[in-house]
Amino acid sequence: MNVTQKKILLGCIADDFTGATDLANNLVRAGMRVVQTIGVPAEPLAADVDAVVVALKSRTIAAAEAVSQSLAALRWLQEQGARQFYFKYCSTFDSLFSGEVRGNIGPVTEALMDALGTDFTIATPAFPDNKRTVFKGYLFVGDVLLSESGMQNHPLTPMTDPNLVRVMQAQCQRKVGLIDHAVVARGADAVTQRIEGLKAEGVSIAVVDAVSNDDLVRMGPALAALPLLTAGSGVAIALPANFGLEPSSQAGALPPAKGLRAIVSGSCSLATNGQVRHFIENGGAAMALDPLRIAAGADVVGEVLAWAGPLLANGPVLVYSTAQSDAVKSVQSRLGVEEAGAMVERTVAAIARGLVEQGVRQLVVAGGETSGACVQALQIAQMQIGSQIDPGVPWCHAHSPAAGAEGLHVTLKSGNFGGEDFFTRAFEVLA
Ligand SMILES: Nc1ncnc2c1ncn2[C@@H]1O[C@H](COP(=O)(O)OP(=O)(O)O)[C@@H](O)[C@H]1O
Ligand SMILES: O=C(O)[C@@H](O)C(=O)COP(=O)(O)O
Repeated sequence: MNVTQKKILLGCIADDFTGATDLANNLVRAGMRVVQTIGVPAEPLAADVDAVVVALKSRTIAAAEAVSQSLAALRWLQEQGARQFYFKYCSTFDSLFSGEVRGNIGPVTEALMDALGTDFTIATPAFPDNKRTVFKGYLFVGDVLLSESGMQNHPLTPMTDPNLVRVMQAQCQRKVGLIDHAVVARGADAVTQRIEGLKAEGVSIAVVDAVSNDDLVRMGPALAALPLLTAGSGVAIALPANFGLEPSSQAGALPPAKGLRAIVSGSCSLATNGQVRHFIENGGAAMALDPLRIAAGADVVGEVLAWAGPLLANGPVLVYSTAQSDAVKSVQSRLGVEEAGAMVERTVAAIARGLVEQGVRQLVVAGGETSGACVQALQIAQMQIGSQIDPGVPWCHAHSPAAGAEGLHVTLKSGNFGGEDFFTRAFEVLA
């Protein structure tokens, strides 16, 4: 049989699963038909789409492994005919960084540059819709610097330096520079000229300022010629236009939602703490997980599923390990940072799977690493992107052996994203 290979325009590699849906969401809203795969697919692409986002869980693994997974994703995307590539990382530039550990954003960027034979790329996590802005190379979250935003207390990737040129340079062999706001404000030609100037100075990677969507759209045409872009999801709003595509309301239709509803949360961000509090204060059924009991060998998964079973018919239940930073630090000092993280992720993922086996078909997962663990436990291979709940967070539809033939609706909420009432409003958006 002569099967015509479908070619994609944009090939994306995301370093975590919430980040992948965030990027897919922005591309869909800007007019691309997008599919998100979980890991690198074994087969060629079957769907006729404009972009594929390959979701990896590579943000906090060893750099050499993150590079190897990212290169495998690149090769697969090249085989699908992608004309341009996009490495998506967090809008808060999350990277493991301490002592010998240099963080994965730099090594992955440089490995992708080598593989693509390109001598220049950008780095900008700016995502103004979610109040992440970059000015003079400094990353702001809302009104404060990254290092004062709560991210300095992240359980796995504490971010204590808001200067992205410095953070990126510490992770890279190549020289890192800046395209500052004064240049971006003058438009795409000025950005292109500045890129040439930086190249002449031996700079290969430039952090780019952006404080508004207008900045991102303005710089868009200057990015068309770069084989590789590295960014948060914000830059994506300007890319479909480079391929002649316009925003469309077609993208985003999912099958009708049915079945029971649940929320699992392993994120310890300020935003998620607020969302958990709001859900409980408004009478939601919620159960907290105690990491020390899990470590002591208690059957926490069994207890939670027994508790949730009779409640699910009355509305969404919430299961959370979400805790304030002092509680997280105390657990980490007893169990170790990575060990505590991995153990809690495994437990939340087993609970998510158990809930789906109990009939949950609308599942909210809060936390990037947590989402990775849940999606893997549910053996989800691919996700279809639907409508947006809050900036950066769409509903998706996916197939999982645990959900039977009809599949399930799932949303992967980045720890930092979403309004206070996210856990209730998410289900209203789907209704
Ligand atoms: N109570 C807790 N104590 C220690 N670690 C925790 C606790 N709750 C969650 N974690 C771990 O913290 C990490 C949170 O990361 P993640 O899921 O990516 O959330 P976010 O999206 O907020 O970054 C995960 O590894 C999770 O297992
Ligand atoms: O860019 C972002 O902020 C998100 O898309 C993202 O990557 C989220 O990561 P987590 O905060 O770990 O969920």
